[in-house]
Amino acid sequence: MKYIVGIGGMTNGGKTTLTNSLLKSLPNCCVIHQDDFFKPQDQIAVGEDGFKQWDVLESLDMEAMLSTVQAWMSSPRKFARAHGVSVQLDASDTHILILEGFLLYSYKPLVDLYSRRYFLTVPYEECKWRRSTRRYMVPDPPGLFDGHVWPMYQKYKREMEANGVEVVYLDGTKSREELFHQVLEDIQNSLLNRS
Ligand SMILES: Nc1ncnc2c1ncn2[C@@H]1O[C@H](COP(=O)(O)OP(=O)(O)O)[C@@H](O)[C@H]1O
Ligand SMILES: O=C(O)c1ccc[n+]([C@@H]2O[C@H](COP(=O)([O-])O)[C@@H](O)[C@H]2O)c1
Ligand SMILES: [Mg+2]
Repeated sequence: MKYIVGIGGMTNGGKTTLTNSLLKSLPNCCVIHQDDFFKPQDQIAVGEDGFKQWDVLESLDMEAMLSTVQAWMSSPRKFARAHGVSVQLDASDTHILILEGFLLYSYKPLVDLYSRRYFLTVPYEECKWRRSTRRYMVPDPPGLFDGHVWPMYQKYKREMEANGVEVVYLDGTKSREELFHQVLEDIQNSLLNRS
């Protein structure tokens, strides 16, 4: 069985942290990070607001991300081997792929491929604070969070909801351990119901 999990939601919601914990505990589990598909800086548009528009879908090479997902779908075993993931040979033959990123559910060709879509959120103040402590490859210029990051987050979330995309919301203010156990248990139950 092939099972694709989305760990999506807002920037600094805790997606990468949760994904790294899940990877260690799920068998035959590969990961694709959306952040790896940002286009080069010189291809990022500058908005009327003067900010480089990093937080829009067009800043990501989603076609390349989709191709990577398709490579996993056509042969999870080969994909795992190529990415250094050890494959267990058991009767159930379950293969799991985690997609992790902040705009997972806004790209039409991907949206129906998920078996389960999680969406991490934290309140505005917490998100802004966590973001201020982060250092990205391209550092945030002053005012980026309120001028670009937060409004784009709200816009894409509104669109996702208007399109009726079903997600499981996760409270990112819970402890790392609680989130990990909640999601691990939920995935395991969902896998049992399918087998
Ligand atoms: N459950 C949590 N509670 C408190 N802080 C967290 C939690 N999960 C992650 N963090 C912290 O929040 C920041 C963003 O986490 P990260 O996993 O990189 O988020 P994302 O990938 O969603 O941007 C990091 O400093 C991380 O240590
Ligand atoms: O990774 C990069 O090259 C990069 C360059 C510029 C900006 N980012 C930021 O990365 C954010 C998404 O990653 P994350 O882990 O915060 O969800 C997004 O809000 C972007 O503003 C990321
Ligand atoms: Mg991250």
